[in-house]
Amino acid sequence: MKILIIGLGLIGSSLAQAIKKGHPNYYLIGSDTNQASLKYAQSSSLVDETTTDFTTSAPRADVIILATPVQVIITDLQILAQLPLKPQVLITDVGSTKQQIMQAAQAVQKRGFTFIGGHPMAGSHRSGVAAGSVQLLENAFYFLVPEAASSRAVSQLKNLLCATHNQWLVVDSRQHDRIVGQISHLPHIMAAALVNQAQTELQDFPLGLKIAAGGFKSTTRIASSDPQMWTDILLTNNHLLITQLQDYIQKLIQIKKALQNQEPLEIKAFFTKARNTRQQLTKNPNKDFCLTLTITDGPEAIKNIVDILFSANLNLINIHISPIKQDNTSHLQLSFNNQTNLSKATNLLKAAGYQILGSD
Ligand SMILES: NC(=O)C1=CN([C@@H]2O[C@H](COP(=O)(O)OP(=O)(O)OC[C@H]3O[C@@H](n4cnc5c(N)ncnc54)[C@H](O)[C@@H]3O)[C@@H](O)[C@H]2O)C=CC1
Ligand SMILES: O=C(O)C(=O)Cc1ccc(O)cc1
Repeated sequence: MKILIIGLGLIGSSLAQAIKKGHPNYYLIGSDTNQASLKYAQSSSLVDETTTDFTTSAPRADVIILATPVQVIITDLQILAQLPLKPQVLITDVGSTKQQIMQAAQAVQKRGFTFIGGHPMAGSHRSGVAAGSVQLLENAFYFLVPEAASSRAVSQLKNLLCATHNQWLVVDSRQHDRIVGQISHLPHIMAAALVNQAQTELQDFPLGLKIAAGGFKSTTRIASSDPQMWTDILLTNNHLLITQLQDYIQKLIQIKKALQNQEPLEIKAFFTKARNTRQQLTKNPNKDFCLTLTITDGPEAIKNIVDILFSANLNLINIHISPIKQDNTSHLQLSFNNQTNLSKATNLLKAAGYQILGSD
């Protein structure tokens, strides 16, 4: 089986690793315009072959995965529609918006080729081939927009990515764009707006944003995302986003009025409603189960913890280290896939003398 991945960045290289893990014998071809990324992919054995021109490799592929920025995916679908592809080829993508991509996919569908829209709800603010990992996509929700594709083709795609243990969500393209507009695209706009506004507001103060505590940093982490990628995403989901942005602005106006009128009940209700909703999010059985502990920086800080978990056969599904503080300590967040593993890990780490700050 030959798999062509166009775009070997964060998501493309993560998919390459997941496919290799689930199907070590599949032959992977990586296509990218960035020579350095191709060199990295080949030397790290992420793929078996690289090319800067996918048009020569696409006719040999059984599966084609489009993992470039959204506008490039749209253009490449037009190009693929002109190529002599295998009749049974399965084409899919990972773009963050789906309506315009499904529209562009009609060109390949008209030629009789199968296209399934895809979107892993996992990733990060980082970009590029070196940032990818198989863990990035593990246990994530993964949208599928099959439209005209057969259930056999859908099963083929799920099997291809079996090593990710994704939770598949089949939706139509409008549903998809409305959901991710609200929970992914709007937050990226808000994070960038907050950073820009804070930077202007505090520009007369030398330390400025550097003083910010965890709240500002975690709220704005995604403001470090790639600007070109997010320009493509916003422009291909503009209609739904404008409505969601207007609703959000209304919420801001509401809290501004409550401040102007000095209405403590209104302000408290605003925060209480949000807290209740936010707390439900971590109680979701599909979410990971996290604990946070304090570590003291040192070459063995992480290794000691991983050794404890390894000896109890406890599988970590995510790990996050906060920046090291002046006292040489930092917070480490560990995620597990169920409550039992979380409880076992909490007890083991407590017994080993670690200070557990919280677990949920
Ligand atoms: N970053 C994230 O967390 C997520 C991103 N996505 C979507 O996945 C897609 C890829 O995003 P990332 O991997 O994060 O971006 P990335 O910037 O890490 O990778 C994109 C890759 O595409 C290559 N590329 C750009 N133009 C090209 C062209 N014309 N031909 C061939 N290669 C080209 C770049 O050199 C780069 O290697 C985007 O459509 C994005 O919306 C989906 C889920 C999560
Ligand atoms: O870094 C994060 O938290 C993200 O939100 C990553 C992300 C970026 C784009 C997507 O389409 C899906 C997920």
